[in-house]
Amino acid sequence: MIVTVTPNPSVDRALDLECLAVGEVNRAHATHVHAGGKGINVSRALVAHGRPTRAVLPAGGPDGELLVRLLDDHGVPARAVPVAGETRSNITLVESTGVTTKVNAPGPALGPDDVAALLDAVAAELVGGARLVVGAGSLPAGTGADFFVRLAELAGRHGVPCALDTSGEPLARAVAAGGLDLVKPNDEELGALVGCDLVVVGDVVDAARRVVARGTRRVLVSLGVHGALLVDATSTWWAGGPPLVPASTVGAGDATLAGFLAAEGEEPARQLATAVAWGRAAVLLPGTAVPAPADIRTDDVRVAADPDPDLALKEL
Ligand SMILES: Nc1ncnc2c1ncn2[C@@H]1O[C@H](COP(=O)(O)OP(=O)(O)OP(=O)(O)O)[C@@H](O)[C@H]1O
Ligand SMILES: O=P(O)(O)OC[C@@]1(O)O[C@H](CO)[C@@H](O)[C@@H]1O
Repeated sequence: MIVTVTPNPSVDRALDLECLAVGEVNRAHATHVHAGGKGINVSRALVAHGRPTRAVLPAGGPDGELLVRLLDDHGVPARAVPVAGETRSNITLVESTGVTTKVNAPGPALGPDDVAALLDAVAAELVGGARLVVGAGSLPAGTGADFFVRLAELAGRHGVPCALDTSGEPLARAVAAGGLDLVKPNDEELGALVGCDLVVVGDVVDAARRVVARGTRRVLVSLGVHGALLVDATSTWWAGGPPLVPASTVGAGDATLAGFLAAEGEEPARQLATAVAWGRAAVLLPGTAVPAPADIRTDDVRVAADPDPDLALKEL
């Protein structure tokens, strides 16, 4: 069972429109409402593939109630920790070209008791025999930038590996503390972490190896339209496929991570190919919809071991 932890979940509201005119009244032709937040999306994608998972999250206010209802509709087993603040809504505007504009709300501040209750809820799930904990997304005010360090330590005390998909200071703190099984930044987030522009494959590999050197076993770097790289202490793999015109890119990285975790145990090239196939399937779905088995195509995913370090990412 995979336990996901989403400290700042959201109700994701996506509006599809022809072409966004900034500063004008725009009319959407479709709306989509999904339970959102990165860990929740990982759990939703796993559930869609019949994989055991539980989502741990704080929830408060009317959107918190809606979020819990949506998770129930999606069939996602969840442990929602009641908090006083109001769960946020995040807004996505998708143009017919696939260009996506996203506005994420800050989310409710959590008090020290909320944070303690959230970690207690995770601990209760770990006792039940989890095989992995995934901490994902941004941290709301009040959690402290070391929240994911505490999560990884908690997982470690229970002998459970920990994977992270976060960015900025929370990612930097967790990587510095080490002891992680996996991190899944995109190339921009990895570049910000190491303070370098990542232009060629070798830049990504060097940056990922700096993360590995601090005590993380594997780095899965998503590259948007250019696929993904998997880097461990000794080897590198790339997987990708032809560019797609997205229905919505929101949650594609989460589907990628979910696919990677679902394929755990397979050899790394196949595991990466599965991850990329799930991510590609997600971009063809509206809003924050997650792919089901019928959406996944592996025939157009190519995999390469030890890709040329001098190759520009934009040429992958
Ligand atoms: N336009 C596209 N065409 C083909 N594949 C795409 C496209 N955009 C994304 N993907 C696939 O989705 C995966 C994840 O995308 P991306 O790197 O943008 O994730 P992310 O930045 O973590 O996204 P999010 O935070 O919204 O989940 C990529 O590795 C790639 O396989
Ligand atoms: O504000 P954060 O926590 O960084 O990201 C939240 C979010 O953008 O991530 C998911 C897509 O990955 C969405 O479901 C959600 O709205």
